[in-house]
Amino acid sequence: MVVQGIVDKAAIRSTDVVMEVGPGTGNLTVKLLDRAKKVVAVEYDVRMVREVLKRVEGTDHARSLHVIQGDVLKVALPFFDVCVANIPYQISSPLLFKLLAHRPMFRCAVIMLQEEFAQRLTAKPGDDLYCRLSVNTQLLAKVDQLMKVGRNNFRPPPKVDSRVVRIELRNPPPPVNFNEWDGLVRLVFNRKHKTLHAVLTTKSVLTVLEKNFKTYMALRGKESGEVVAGIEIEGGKTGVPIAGGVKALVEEVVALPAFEGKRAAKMDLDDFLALLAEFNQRGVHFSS
Ligand SMILES: C[S@@+](CC[C@H](N)C(=O)[O-])C[C@H]1O[C@@H](n2cnc3c(N)ncnc32)[C@H](O)[C@@H]1O
Repeated sequence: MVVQGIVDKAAIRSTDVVMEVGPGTGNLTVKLLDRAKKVVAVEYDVRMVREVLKRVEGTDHARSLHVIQGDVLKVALPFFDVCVANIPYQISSPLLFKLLAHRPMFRCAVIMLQEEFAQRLTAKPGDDLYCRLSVNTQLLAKVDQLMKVGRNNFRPPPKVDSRVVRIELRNPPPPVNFNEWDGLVRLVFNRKHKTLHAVLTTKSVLTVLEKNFKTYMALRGKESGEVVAGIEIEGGKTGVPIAGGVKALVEEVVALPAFEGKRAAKMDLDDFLALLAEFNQRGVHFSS
C-alpha cells in the first residue's frame, strides 16, 4: 500500500522519465515502470543492481529500465521529469539540496523522509521545528506533506515514523545569491531565539564579516579603479575609514524598525530577504 501510495502521489504520466533513487530489490521500480516511459534508477549497492535487473529480465520493462550504479550524491544526475526516492535517512539532507540545485528543473520529487525531517521542511515561523533547513527549502521549493507512513509498515520496524513529501522547485527561482542567503541564515539560526543584534555583533561573527567586507570592497575597487572607503586595497591604496567599521554597519541594519528586537525563530522568508538586501547594500556580505 505504501509503495502504491508513493506511485499514485507522484502522478506519473506515460511520457515521463522517472529517476528512482535506491531501487533496492525493485518493489517500487516495477510499479513506476508500469506508468512511466522510462525509469533511470540510481543504486549504490551492486547486489541490488543485479536484483532489480533480474526482476525485469525477459519482461517488457527490461527496455525501459536503465540502472546507474553509484552513490546518488556523487553521480551526475540524469535528465528526469519526476524523482522518486526511498533512501537511507542519513542522506536526506544532501540529496534534498542536490535536487534543489538540479537543472533543468523537474516537475516534482516524491521522497520518503523521517517524520521529523519532513516536518522541518514545512515548519513556519514560531514552530519549534522551524530552522535553517525550513527557510532554505522554502526559499527554493514548495513542499507538500503527502502521507504519514507509520513505523509498523516496515520489517523490522525502525524507531521513527516516516512521511512522504512532494517537492516542486520554485520557477522562476528566487533572485537571490544562495551562498549569501545561506551564510546569513546559518548565522541567525545558530541561536534562533536570540535577537539579530545579539547574534550578529559577536566578536567572531564580526571578524568574518569584516574579512568578507574587505574582500568585496577590494574586488569592487579593482574593478572600478576607485578607492573604497576604509579599505586597504592591495597595492597600497587606502580609503577613508568608515567610523566604527563593519560593526557600525551591522548595528545600523539590526536597528532598522523592521528588524529591531527580531529573532530568526519568528522571521519569515520576506524578512530574511529584506535583511540580506539591507546588508548587501551596505557592502556587508555573508559569503566570501
Ligand atoms: C530503503 S531501501 C529502498 C528499497 C526500495 N526503494 C523499496 O521501496 O522497496 C534504500 C536503497 O537505497 C540504496 N542506497 C543507499 N544509499 C544510496 C546512495 N547514496 N546512492 C544510491 N543508492 C543508495 C540502498 O542500497 C537500498 O537499495
